[in-house]
Amino acid sequence: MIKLVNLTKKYGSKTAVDHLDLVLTPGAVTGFLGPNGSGKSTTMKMIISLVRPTLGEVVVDGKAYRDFPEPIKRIGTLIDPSALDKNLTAKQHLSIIATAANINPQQVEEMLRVTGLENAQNKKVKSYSLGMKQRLGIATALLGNPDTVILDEPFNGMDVDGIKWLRGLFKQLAKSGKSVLVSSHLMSEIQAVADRVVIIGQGKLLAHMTMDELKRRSLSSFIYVEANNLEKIKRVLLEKQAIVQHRKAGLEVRNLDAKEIGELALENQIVLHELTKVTPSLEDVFTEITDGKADYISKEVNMDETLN
Ligand SMILES: Nc1ncnc2c1ncn2[C@@H]1O[C@H](COP(=O)(O)OP(=O)(O)OP(=O)(O)O)[C@@H](O)[C@H]1O
Repeated sequence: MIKLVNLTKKYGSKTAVDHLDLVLTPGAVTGFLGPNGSGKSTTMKMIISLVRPTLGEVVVDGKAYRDFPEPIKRIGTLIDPSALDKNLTAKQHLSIIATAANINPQQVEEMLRVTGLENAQNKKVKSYSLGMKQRLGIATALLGNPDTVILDEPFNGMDVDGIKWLRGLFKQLAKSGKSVLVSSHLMSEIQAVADRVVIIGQGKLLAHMTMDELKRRSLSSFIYVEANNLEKIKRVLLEKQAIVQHRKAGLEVRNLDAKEIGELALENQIVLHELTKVTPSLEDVFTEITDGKADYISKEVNMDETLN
């Protein structure tokens, strides 16, 4: 089990990770989200002892990652595919690591097969596209059959086929009981693959819950109601402490569920024309949670001013 306890990293006066407490869930894909510069990579690097915490610790099955004789059998990581040795082939790269960590050479063949690199295994990494480097990084992460897999932006550079393959792979890894922590800026990919989400902002934990919980708690979810007498249903709903706003030809209702609204309509002889549960996208919820918690905020460009 991986436990982050009061994990903190300061670079000079900048606090990159701020008193983070977190336990990674086995058997689940956890999406790791946060605006640019919010501390995701630093957190991942601290988990595998690449960066030393200023305060706090990461406990891996009772000890620190660096204290395991063959740590890649505990945690497999893909942090920076550009760090791969460019003059080695994929096969050489994996074989060196397998020998050092006492891993059966057959596992090298298996990882080349699983990641679709069989045909490119004897080509040097310098001839690889970003997607192929990502595949090799993933092969390296999985080589020691670790219980935990940590991947920083694995979808970067992946083509449609690669993205589909990754989704299936993550689900399969979680099904086999592993903890999978995946950071990505592609909300749609995290939405498609994650069971849980951790959101950080300015190094602080903002949310850690299942995708369903996250959507349920979101202010962006509501029930959309249209009725034959909108003013009457509005009055009835407000009496029951609902939060009601006009939207298009109907009402956005929060604080009551669809069943309660349906029953209230019936009791008050109101005919409902529409009763729809509107659930937000992960992007909506992310924006809601991280609002004001980003270091770098894009501004709209005024093209007239830019051109003059
Ligand atoms: N080696 C370093 N020296 C100084 N500051 C650093 C260093 N590494 C990271 N930082 C700073 O720490 C903060 C967190 O950076 P980090 O890369 O962990 O964020 P991130 O969430 O992974 O960002 P992104 O989504 O843009 O990849 C940033 O302000 C970054 O500039």
